[in-house]
Amino acid sequence: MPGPRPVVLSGPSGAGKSTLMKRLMRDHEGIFGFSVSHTTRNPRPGEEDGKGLNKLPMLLGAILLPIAPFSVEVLEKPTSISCPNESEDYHFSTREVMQEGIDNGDFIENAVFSGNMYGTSKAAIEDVLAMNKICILDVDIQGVKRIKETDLNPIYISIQPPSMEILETRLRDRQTETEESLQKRLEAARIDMELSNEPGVFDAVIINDDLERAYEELKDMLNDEIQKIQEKS
Ligand SMILES: Nc1ncnc2c1ncn2[C@@H]1O[C@H](COP(=O)(O)OP(=O)(O)OP(=O)(O)O)[C@@H](O)[C@H]1O
Repeated sequence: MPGPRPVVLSGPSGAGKSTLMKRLMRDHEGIFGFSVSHTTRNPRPGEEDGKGLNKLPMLLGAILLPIAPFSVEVLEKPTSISCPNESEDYHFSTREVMQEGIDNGDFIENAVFSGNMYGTSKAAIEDVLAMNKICILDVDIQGVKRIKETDLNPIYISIQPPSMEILETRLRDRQTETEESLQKRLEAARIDMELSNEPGVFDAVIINDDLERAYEELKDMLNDEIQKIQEKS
């Protein structure tokens, strides 16, 4: 696959993925990109098909469900990869076309949200790589497994909280959750933490205890790819 290797960032909701990604993007302008998601929802006024590359990821966090089988109705859109904010532009598609792509295995993940389908296609990721940018994929553990079936060859990094107690405190302090969604996230986190420790799943498991140290570890993991891009441009 041409272009820089993508980076998979996984880990429980509240582990600090968005915080670390935002810093990475701030410190390395033009190096990282996000793929444009597909959706079957209608474009809003001013939205254009296929735009939205390289925006910051949204803060809402990963999908709640630890397992995201195809066409499951989720409470949030799959943020996985891009979903920068509500004004994000998408690849607008019809149900038929999107379903065909899903059936063909062209999507690394998809979900139904408020009756509309959302998904991330392999092609959208390849578009980012073709621009000589590192595509960041923020996916749950099921997304990791799906990506392993592709030839995307990313660097797999798991961001983990120091403990369940600290995770709960951070999620509460973030003030983005209802009690119900918080409990769902904690339940999903327990499963994620267990699966992430399976040998061979991740190239690195970074414990986000001290933010500075976690950020340095993350940068070290990505240094080679970052340098390759800087040399080319
Ligand atoms: N090392 C850290 N020490 C203390 N607080 C932190 C640390 N890292 C992140 N936080 C805080 O924890 C909260 C959760 O972090 P963040 O939103 O980045 O998690 P996330 O993994 O992106 O979650 P989600 O998957 O739900 O988007 C935020 O309020 C953030 O400011």
